[in-house]
Amino acid sequence: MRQLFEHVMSVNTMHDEPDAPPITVDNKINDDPCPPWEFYYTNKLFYGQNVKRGDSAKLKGCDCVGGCRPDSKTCSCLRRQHRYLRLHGESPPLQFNYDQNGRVIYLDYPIFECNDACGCDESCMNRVVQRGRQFPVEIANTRKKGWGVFAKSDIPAHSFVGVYSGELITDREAHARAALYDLVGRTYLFAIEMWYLKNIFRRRYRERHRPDTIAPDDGEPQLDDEKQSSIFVVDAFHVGNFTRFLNHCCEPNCTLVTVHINEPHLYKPYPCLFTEKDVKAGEELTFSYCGPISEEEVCLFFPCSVLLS
Ligand SMILES: C[S@@+](CC[C@H](N)C(=O)[O-])C[C@H]1O[C@@H](n2cnc3c(N)ncnc32)[C@H](O)[C@@H]1O
Repeated sequence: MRQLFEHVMSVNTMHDEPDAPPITVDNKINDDPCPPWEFYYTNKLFYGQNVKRGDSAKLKGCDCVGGCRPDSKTCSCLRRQHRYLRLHGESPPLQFNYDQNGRVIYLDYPIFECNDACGCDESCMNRVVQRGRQFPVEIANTRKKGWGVFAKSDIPAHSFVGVYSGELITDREAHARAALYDLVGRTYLFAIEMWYLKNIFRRRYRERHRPDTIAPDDGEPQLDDEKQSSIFVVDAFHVGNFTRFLNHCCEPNCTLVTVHINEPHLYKPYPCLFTEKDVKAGEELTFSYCGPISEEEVCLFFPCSVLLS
């Protein structure tokens, strides 16, 4: 059963990450051979009821040849990424949100990768998530938190770990499902928070009220105005991958970053897990279910300090 589970994980992802190292399963706690087989294993986002894929004709790409360069004067993907990095409040240099080794530069800013509409090839430095997982991980049972995910090799800080895949559902649907999951005592629901979109709405508001003073938007992916307030949630209960087993910690070693690739609709990025710090082989991979927690705050989610390990 365990080997079958490992095999299914590998077969269901072999097209989108052919070079990914295998994911293993281990259980030193009890006799269960593998986690409950209650979900379809995939790295993709499945669109739920009332959630439509964005219009692919609106996908904007660059005209670069070969790989995009951070010193390019013409790469439109570089300019788009830079627009969002400027929200940082400082003046970051013109750059992608990845360095030459494929590590994220700003973990708290969205990533706009090159996509299917771009002229650049697969070697482009701005294609990291779409190349797939590079580090081996293990799904293992823990004494007090159910199943969890452990690094099988050292993983450098700011590295891509995996896509938080699942069903993309509406906020309303998520509320209905949350009530059911509370009964089971386990939840795999995560709201995609995109604070940076608020700036776009603020600008649109100003455009409407002072149209002469604002420069026209140069090729920004479009949002439907009536959908401005909708929030999407990823539910990994029935559909997902190994990332659904990452447990919560208020001093986590991973964090979620929104990554825009082939979906032109700004509200539907891939939530992706990246390491926040260097991780040693054998360490449990965790992230904060409630976002960053300051030192003065107390984690209300789980008493992590008591329940760790
Ligand atoms: C996204 S799942 C994580 C995988 C889960 N452990 C499993 O076995 O499927 C979230 C659930 O894991 C458990 N969990 C996650 N972090 C925990 C923690 N720090 N302490 C106790 N339980 C935790 C809770 O039951 C929570 O609803």
